[in-house]
Amino acid sequence: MAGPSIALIGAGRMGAALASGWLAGRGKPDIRIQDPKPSETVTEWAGAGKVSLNPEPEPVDVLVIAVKPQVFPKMAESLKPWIGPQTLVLSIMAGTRLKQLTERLGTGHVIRVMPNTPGAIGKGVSVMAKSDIVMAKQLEIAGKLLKPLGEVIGPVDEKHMSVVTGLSGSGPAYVFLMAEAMADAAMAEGLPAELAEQLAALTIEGAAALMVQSDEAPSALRKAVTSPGGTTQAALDILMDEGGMPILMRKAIRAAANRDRELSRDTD
Ligand SMILES: NC(=O)C1=CN([C@@H]2O[C@H](COP(=O)(O)OP(=O)(O)OC[C@H]3O[C@@H](n4cnc5c(N)ncnc54)[C@H](OP(=O)(O)O)[C@@H]3O)[C@@H](O)[C@H]2O)C=CC1
Ligand SMILES: O=C(O)[C@@H]1CCC=N1
Repeated sequence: MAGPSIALIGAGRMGAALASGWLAGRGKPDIRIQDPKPSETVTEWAGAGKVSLNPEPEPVDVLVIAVKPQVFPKMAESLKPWIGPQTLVLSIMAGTRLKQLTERLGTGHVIRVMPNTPGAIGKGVSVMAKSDIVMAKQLEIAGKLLKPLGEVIGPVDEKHMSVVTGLSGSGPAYVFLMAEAMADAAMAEGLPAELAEQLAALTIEGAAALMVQSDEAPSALRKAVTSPGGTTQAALDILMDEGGMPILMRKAIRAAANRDRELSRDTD
């Protein structure tokens, strides 16, 4: 059976990650991409006949919206020709609520998704929230389209999506910052740059893999590294001090979630 016809609006970092997952699957998916300034990769896909680039809009099975939330209100009207009575709309935009999608696009068949960039290598997590009238079959289609990016979670209540965005959507950036900060600190202590960067990245990779494979909670794994009176304890006394990492993370995730809520208000 042929797969669904898909129109992808915006093939930037996340949109292109989605499309490359669909292209890596079996069969020849029907993918139409709308992007005014397509990247080299997207242009190559089009040249090789893998996708059709900037075709005339017509109703498709699934419309995937992957533009910036600030762009959406200005272009929403122009997306209507892609939408028929049965079209499922999948939005990955931060801070754009199901109600706003429904009102601007004139359909209730909408699912909001928060993916993350590790999806580009199949190691991401996508969290879905859906409007009431989305059918089980449509949820299944959405799940299949998101599967190449990694784990798919939900549907969850939409009220959780701002915090989800602050945690898993933006979260990879926090981890990359930690790698940068660890390497910079080691360099400041005299380690050569290349060795510092290599050790920071491998340590984060190893710790993440151990956490995923282990049955133990992150706090137990942390304690297993921490010998009483040892080196880790000396570092954690600083990281977990008042105003240290836990409180900073609390403030950071609150700021990200609040920004998501603010974006919702801006796009009203
Ligand atoms: N990056 C991330 O980690 C995550 C992003 N998201 C969400 O994904 C969405 C896209 O983010 P991201 O991929 O990072 O951003 P990008 O800027 O990389 O991608 C957006 C793409 O949309 C294109 N575009 C702009 N205007 C139009 C238009 N009128 N029609 C079609 N395409 C258009 C842009 O082109 P141009 O560059 O020429 O403007 C660009 O290629 C956002 O809503 C974001 O909230 C969600 C989860 C994680
Ligand atoms: O920074 C952003 O707004 C987007 C949403 C989550 C990750 N990137």
